[in-house]
Amino acid sequence: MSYISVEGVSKRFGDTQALKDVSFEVPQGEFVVVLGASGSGKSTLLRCMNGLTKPTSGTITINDTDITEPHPEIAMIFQQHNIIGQMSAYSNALTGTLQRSGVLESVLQSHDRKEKLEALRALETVGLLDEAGQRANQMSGGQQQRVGIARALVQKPMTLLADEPVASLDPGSAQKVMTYLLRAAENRQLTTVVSLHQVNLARQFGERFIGLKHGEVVFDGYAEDFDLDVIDRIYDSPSTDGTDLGDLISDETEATAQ
Ligand SMILES: Nc1ncnc2c1ncn2[C@@H]1O[C@H](COP(=O)(O)OP(=O)(O)OP(=O)(O)O)[C@@H](O)[C@H]1O
Repeated sequence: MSYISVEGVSKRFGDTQALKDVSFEVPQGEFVVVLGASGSGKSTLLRCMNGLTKPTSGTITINDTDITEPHPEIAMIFQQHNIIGQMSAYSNALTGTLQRSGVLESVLQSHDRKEKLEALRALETVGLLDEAGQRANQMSGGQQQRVGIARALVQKPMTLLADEPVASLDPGSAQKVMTYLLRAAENRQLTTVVSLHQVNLARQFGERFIGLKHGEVVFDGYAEDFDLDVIDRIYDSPSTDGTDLGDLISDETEATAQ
């Protein structure tokens, strides 16, 4: 059985059909990029996979568990990294234990040695060991997102979901964050689903691609089939979603020049 199984998932918000009969399976350890224009349903899909949003119909199973609420073995990285600016990178990373050891212990900061080492190891994975003591609000956006990744790793998840983790970063920082994210996923053999709207980053870092358009899967395949026709299929409605294919390709040129 596949590690992640999404079966016939639909989600309606009032009159808006955010997801339409979405089905796919992900084997353990795969790094999947969900790609789509703004409003195509990426966030809704990831939130359903994390148990934050309940599908209108369909089921999601991760490692044989039906996902109906947030689960400690599934870590989520958000576009807005939601880290605490007044706290150090290290303290922020340690709050990842909250998912496993409970709110009280995390607030009282009564972390054991193992958890502290885990937080340092996670910061090392994202290249921030030297900045462990630095206050988060003194770090760049990219560094803060890497702290967010470290916090997710401290949760010791089996599955990592990242919802547009680099959407608010400049191309150089985005590349760096994606590099660390991929490295973390590979080192820890995490099954990872990342949503992105940047084609260049998807092509550079993705192993498998799921293209969403108006809530429907319009492509599911691997790098060898992820060509310009597919990109056009995913993004061919610039008038409705405001995304222009030309912009996407120029993004790519800009980012590759970094
Ligand atoms: N809580 C909500 N209430 C009402 N409509 C929603 C809600 N969440 C999402 N939607 C709608 O569902 C559709 C899909 O939204 P979603 O945020 O999943 O897309 P997205 O691909 O992640 O877009 P973006 O990249 O802009 O975040 C959109 O039309 C959006 O307006």
